Amino acid sequence: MQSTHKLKIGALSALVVGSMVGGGIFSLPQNMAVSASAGAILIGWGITGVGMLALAFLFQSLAIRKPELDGGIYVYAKAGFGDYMGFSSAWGYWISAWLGNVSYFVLLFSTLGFFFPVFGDGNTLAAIIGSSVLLWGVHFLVLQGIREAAFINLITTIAKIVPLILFIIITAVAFQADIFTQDFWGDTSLELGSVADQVRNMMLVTVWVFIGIEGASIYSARAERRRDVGRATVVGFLGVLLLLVLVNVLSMGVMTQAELAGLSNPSMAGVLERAVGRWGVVLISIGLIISLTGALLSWTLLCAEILYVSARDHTMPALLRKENRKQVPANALWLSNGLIQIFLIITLFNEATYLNLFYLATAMILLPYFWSAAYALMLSLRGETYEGKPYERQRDMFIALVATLYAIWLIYAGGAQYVLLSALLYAPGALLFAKAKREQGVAVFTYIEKLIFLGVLLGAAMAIYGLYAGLLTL
Ligand SMILES: NC(=[NH2+])NCCC[C@H](N)C(=O)O
Repeated sequence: MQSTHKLKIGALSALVVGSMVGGGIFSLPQNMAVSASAGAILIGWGITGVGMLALAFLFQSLAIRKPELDGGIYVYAKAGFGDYMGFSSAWGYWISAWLGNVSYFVLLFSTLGFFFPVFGDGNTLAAIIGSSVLLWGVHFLVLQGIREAAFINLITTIAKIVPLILFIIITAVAFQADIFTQDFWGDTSLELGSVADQVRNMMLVTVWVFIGIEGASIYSARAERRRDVGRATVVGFLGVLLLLVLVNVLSMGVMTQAELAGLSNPSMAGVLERAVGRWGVVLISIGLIISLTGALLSWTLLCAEILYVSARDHTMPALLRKENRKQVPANALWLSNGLIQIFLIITLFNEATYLNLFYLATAMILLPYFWSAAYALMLSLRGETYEGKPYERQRDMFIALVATLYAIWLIYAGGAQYVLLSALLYAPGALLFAKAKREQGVAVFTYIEKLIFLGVLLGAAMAIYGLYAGLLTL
């Protein structure tokens, strides 16, 4: 985005919304209903609202306080906690980004499955072939130098919001209070467990739909007036929260928890079909296809960008900063899309679903979020960038504390399975880290980093054993 055109608050807020709304919201009714009842869902959104708002403010305040650290969120981990944490943060964020794209492909073909049954839930042989063709199509377009234009972003944002608003209006009319309150705490359902368990189990879904929040602050540079940045963040954040909660809650007044849990994705389509018939499926499918096309392109660009930027500051090995004649970081793009291809094939053999895939993508982003929050907390404790403004320092400290606690809670809520699987995905990064260090001719790990790495290896070994013994699944 190299345009110098300055943006007003409306356009800025739309960009903030656009950076968060991708595919997640379209499947929300089913994704939430599989783990939680209406009551637990309301509690869960309460926690999410507070925690995510803290994260939104945190990224914004970091962007203002540390404008020199503008390479993406890994820079915070690196500045605060050393090279290996910085590397891991970039690595985890990058894996999350491309795994998210794997889940997008599955969701896209699952949508086409409504019309062409060969695609099933997006993980059939036909769907994986279709996904692969699309993947390499996008790959070669990007290699040719395709970029995103801010105004296209704006148009797709509007195009995807319209079906969401229509959905909200229609389901608000169709809403039946007795469906919503029936089994409010889920105590007649044996699978759901206690209310606390239900809240815990739905947490990764709520994070997934907010991913992108860390990128909203990059629009600061384009604001006509600086104070609009903060306002746009809040307006955009509240807009997204409102959309998510309404879509989720209103669905629970149209179908029961058990019915919702049994829908195929994108489940908004099934809910709308119940309310208005077949054209509901068509409407949601069109909205989703527009939304996913935009999101796929921007996350593909971002995958390459993450590696490229971190290779430029020697966090990643030098080969990842190589550009082609169109100034596209080609190696970074090949590596990202190559891994997406491998995971598409794993998806086929594992019969992994959209839900499994985005759970893993979400688990991988928790550490980068945590390190950013911990870094902000450290800054405000040190107090270095708050000359003469104790009020700002206290405010930031409070925000950072809430965000740090929230990140810890999310790692706990994700559960041991995802901690181990993440360790398995984090461990091989050490090879690239070691290469980057050797290119600079310095020692790979410090003493503490060595201990941390051993811990990661241990987790990875447990994950391999768990997968082998069938105790863990993707
Ligand atoms: N490809 C990705 N990594 N996407 C992550 C963004 C997820 C986004 N919040 C959504 O709901 O779709």
